[in-house]
Amino acid sequence: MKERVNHIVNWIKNYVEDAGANGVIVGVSGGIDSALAAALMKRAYPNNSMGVIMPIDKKVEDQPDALELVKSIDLTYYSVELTDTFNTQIKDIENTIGDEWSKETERMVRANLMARIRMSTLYAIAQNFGYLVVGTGNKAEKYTGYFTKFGDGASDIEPLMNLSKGEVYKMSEYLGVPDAILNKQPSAGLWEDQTDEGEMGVSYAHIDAFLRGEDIPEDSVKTIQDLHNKTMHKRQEAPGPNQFQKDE
Ligand SMILES: Nc1ncnc2c1ncn2[C@@H]1O[C@H](COP(=O)(O)OP(=O)(O)OC[C@H]2O[C@@H]([n+]3cccc(C(=O)O)c3)[C@H](O)[C@@H]2O)[C@@H](O)[C@H]1O
Ligand SMILES: Nc1ncnc2c1ncn2[C@@H]1O[C@H](COP(=O)(O)OP(=O)(O)OP(=O)(O)O)[C@@H](O)[C@H]1O
Ligand SMILES: [Mg+2]
Repeated sequence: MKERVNHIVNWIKNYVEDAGANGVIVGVSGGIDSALAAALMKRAYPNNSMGVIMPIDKKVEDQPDALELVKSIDLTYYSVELTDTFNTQIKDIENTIGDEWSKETERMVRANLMARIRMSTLYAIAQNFGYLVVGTGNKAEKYTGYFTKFGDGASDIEPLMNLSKGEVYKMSEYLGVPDAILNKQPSAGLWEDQTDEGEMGVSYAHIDAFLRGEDIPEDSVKTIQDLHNKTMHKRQEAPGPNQFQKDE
């Protein structure tokens, strides 16, 4: 495990140095992915790494796991409560759309806006310090497209991209991430009672096994492949028409 940790830590150091950046920053939610990203960043940049806790619809004190994490690894952090920002923006949008505001898509529209407001906040703070934004996507999330395009999916570097969810847990445990974080269900926290596995309709254990090439039940294979195919656009650059050729 020590070597695997060093591999990622050294990669972060080399990349950030080559980019000419001053350090690294991450959004800290109190979940396992950002906990691991933060712990690795802290090892790479003990004095030039930073966490940002960005509650929406709650207060910073209501994110005890995020606070415990930054304190446990002695990570410099800011808290930015984005509830007012979010409420203002969603109200402006709703008022603009008026009667055509769709109740059907409302929950997902709100969820994705939360992720994108956090992203733009993180980029603003990052630029102030000359830091790069660290994404927290793991291999299972990447494959299934379980992230908001240009929200939590937007980043400068993705140190966890080749780790399965199981590996994220093992490495987090090795690095001493607090038990409260190790023991809770993964959740995007975008609405009440949301869990990753509940929403995706498949377990991380099955996604990890599938990505290792192991046999898993047929219905899980189908769910994973459907999620992957539906989200292909999130893993590609936005397409456009070819350069116009007069002879064509
Ligand atoms: N074929 C295509 N080619 C190009 N673009 C395409 C497209 N189909 C949709 N799109 C665009 O993509 C948009 C849909 O993608 P997106 O905006 O990402 O939204 P969507 O995939 O609908 O929702 C995001 C999912 O990620 C989950 N999530 C979000 C944030 C954090 C976490 C977490 O684990 O913490 C999880 C969230 O719960 C939800 O299930 C469409 O509105 C459209 O703009
Ligand atoms: N309240 C928040 N404050 C700061 N960053 C957040 C907040 N909510 C989400 N994020 C950012 O969005 C990322 C994506 O969330 P996601 O739920 O996939 O990861 P996680 O919460 O770290 O781990 P998991 O939920 O799987 O245990 C987080 O890792 C974090 O960087
Ligand atoms: Mg989470």
